[in-house]
Order: sequence, then C-alpha cells, then structure tokens
Amino acid sequence: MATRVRPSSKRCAVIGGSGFLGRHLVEKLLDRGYSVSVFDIRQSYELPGVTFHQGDLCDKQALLPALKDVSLVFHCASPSPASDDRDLFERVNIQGTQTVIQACKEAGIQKLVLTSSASVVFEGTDIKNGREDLPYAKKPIDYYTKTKIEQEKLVLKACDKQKGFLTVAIRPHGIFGPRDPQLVPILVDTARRGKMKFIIGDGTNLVDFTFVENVVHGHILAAERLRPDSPICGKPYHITNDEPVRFWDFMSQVLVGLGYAPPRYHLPYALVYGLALLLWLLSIILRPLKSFKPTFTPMRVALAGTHHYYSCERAKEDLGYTPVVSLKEGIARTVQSYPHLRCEA
Ligand SMILES: NC(=O)C1=CN([C@@H]2O[C@H](COP(=O)(O)OP(=O)(O)OC[C@H]3O[C@@H](n4cnc5c(N)ncnc54)[C@H](OP(=O)(O)O)[C@@H]3O)[C@@H](O)[C@H]2O)C=CC1
Ligand SMILES: CC(C)CCC[C@@H](C)[C@H]1CC[C@H]2C3=C(CC[C@]12C)[C@@]1(C)CCC(=O)C[C@@H]1CC3
Repeated sequence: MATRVRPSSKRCAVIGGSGFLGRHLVEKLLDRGYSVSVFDIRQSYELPGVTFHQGDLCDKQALLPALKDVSLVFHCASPSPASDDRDLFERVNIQGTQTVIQACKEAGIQKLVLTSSASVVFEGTDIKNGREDLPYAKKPIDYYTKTKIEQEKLVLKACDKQKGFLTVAIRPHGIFGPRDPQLVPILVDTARRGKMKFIIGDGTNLVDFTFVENVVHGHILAAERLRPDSPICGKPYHITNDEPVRFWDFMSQVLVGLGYAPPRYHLPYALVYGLALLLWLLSIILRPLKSFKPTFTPMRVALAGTHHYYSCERAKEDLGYTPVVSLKEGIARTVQSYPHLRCEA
C-alpha cells in the first residue's frame, strides 16, 4: 500500500520564487532550514535545497506537483506593475489567484501567505500613516492596483479555520534592494537619458521605501504566526521600513550613491500629472501605428508627488515585526550591489 508522506512544516512552496522578492524569500527560508519548492513561469537560478517547477500559475495541473508534501505556500507572483496589459493582470492576479487557492485546497495546504501591496488603498492622493482599516481604493490608479485589490480580497476571504486553511496578506510598499529589476534600473535609465533633473512638486512628500530583507522578514513572521488561534488569520499587514522618507531625498541618495547628479529644478505637480495623462492617452491612441512607453506614467507621477506612507503598528503588535535593516543601511547595500549601473563619466 502506498504511504502518503505527511507534509513537513519545514517544507514550503514559493510561487513567483524566481522574481526579485521571491528569490530573497527563498534564500532566507533556506537559511532558516526550510526546503523550498519554487513555482514560476521562468527559472532564473539554481540553489541546493530548492526544486524548480516551471509553469503558469493559471494552470492548476502545472501547479499541483509544486505543492506536493508542502504545508505552507507563499504567493508572490504578479505581472510587472510597469505593464498596462489589462487582460494579463486579470488573468494572472484574479483568475490565477483563484486557481492558486483551489490548488492549495486540493493539495491540503494549511497556510497561504499572499504578497499584496500597500497600494491597494492608494488612489493618487495623500495617505499619511495609513492603517490597514483604510477602505480599498474605489478608483484604483491602474490595472495592477485594481487586480491586486481583487487578489487580496480573494485570499483573505478564503481563510477557513474550520477547514484548516489559513491565509494572511502582507502589504509591502516600494520594495528595493539588490537585484531589483525596477526601481534602481528605471531610475538610472531615466538619469542616463537626462530626464532626472526635475523634482515633481515641492519635494517634501513622504513615502515608504522598504528594504527587501524587511519584506522577507514580515512574510516569514506571518507564516510562522499563522495558527488557528492567532489574530492574524484572514487579515492584511503593512510591512515597511517604518522610516518614511522624502521621495526625492530617497531618489537623490540612490542617484548620488551611483555617481549621478540629483534632481534640482521643481515642476508643479498638476502640470506634470496632466502631461503624463496626455502622453498615456497618446500612447494608447497611437499604439496601432507606433508603440512607445512613457517613463513618466500617471501612476509614477502620483507616486512621486504625493505623501503615501503607512503605519505598521498592527504588524508590530500581532507579528512582533520590527525592521531588521535600516533605510540608511538598505540604501548603502543596494547602491553597492549595482556596480554595472554606476555613472561612468
Ligand atoms: N516591487 C515592489 O515595489 C512591490 C511589489 N509588490 C508585490 O510583490 C510581489 C513580488 O514582486 P517583485 O518581486 O517585485 O516582482 P517580480 O516581477 O520580480 O517577481 C514576480 C515573479 O512572478 C513571475 N510570474 C509572473 N506571472 C506569472 C505566472 N502567470 N505564473 C507564474 N509566475 C509568474 C514573474 O515572471 P516574469 O518576470 O517572467 O513575469 C516573476 O518571476 C508581487 O506580487 C508584487 O505585486 C508589492 C508591493 C511593492
Ligand atoms: C522616473 C522616476 C520619477 C521614478 C523612478 C522610480 C520608480 C520606477 C519607482 C518609484 C516608486 C516605485 C513604486 C513601485 C514601482 C517602482 C516605482 C514607481 C510600485 C508601483 C511597485 C508595485 C507596488 O505594489 C507599489 C509600488 C509603489 C512604489
């Protein structure tokens, strides 16, 4: 008679484990003695203790082998927020997350930890010390945000103590660190094209940027505290560096660290936002003739010109969270990790 292997609490799966956050999470899980099954649409590395399963998370049959003998699943896969492909976001973040939940239930998974985003409450206007009880954005600023909201709702609603399927959502904001494919590379590319001379607005707006290891720490605390009797079941948690910083000071520190000049001249927020909106509309209208992707999208301008920082008191109280790497140290380690992006002049 075939014996069914009891899932080990030290065996977990990371969906999206080839990505920026996913790979940092996998590395920390290995350090902590977990063995890890990675499921991703691409394989970007090999590591002892990790088994790779390549596939699309919308395909339950492809997903199930990655969840075999696993008790804990982290779901941190998403299309890039830089995309504006509505169908892709809906397919992966909404239908795909439904598939992940179904596959978890079929595979007898006990815990599912979702990487959501603090942006689920952001509508393009100021948020100061926002707590988790803020309502979801009624007018989400883009398809990424819209589908992250639906995704979070699905995962939190699926939490079922009676059936032994526990869920929690982590809401990070502005993740940065070594190997990030977005923030630093886009910033440097913009600087190299001579477009990082301007500060949008008066430059005093405060924002959370979160070093990737703090985000990983929040995920692991949540996973380890997720038990039927814990208050965290079915809830979202902000995870930040807990050091809101002026958006333009952060950008300047990264730019200067890499040898580029910081932005100096101010432009009115409303003007830049209006221009970004116009360019975005033009890029849609002209798409059949010529494809171009504006750097300053309405989303980026809103993120660069408003206050948006979040309280992580709930994570401190319920998860025992405190950041493990300060902003200063995080920026230094990030800058050091991009020798190829330094200014050569
Ligand atoms: N970066 C940030 O500042 C923030 C990120 N988040 C969230 O954190 C999570 C991780 O983000 P991050 O590490 O930056 O993103 P990455 O793009 O680096 O990682 C996501 C991974 O998921 C993969 N993926 C995409 N679609 C599928 C699919 N259909 N099936 C299987 N795998 C897929 C990606 O592959 P490919 O690259 O080929 O698409 C990639 O390897 C996301 O959920 C994101 O929404 C939340 C707040 C802030
Ligand atoms: C061109 C410059 C004005 C801006 C360059 C940096 C930006 C690329 C980043 C600044 C804030 C970042 C951010 C995200 C992506 C990269 C930035 C826009 C997210 C949208 C990533 C996904 C999320 O869930 C929220 C993030 C907010 C901050």
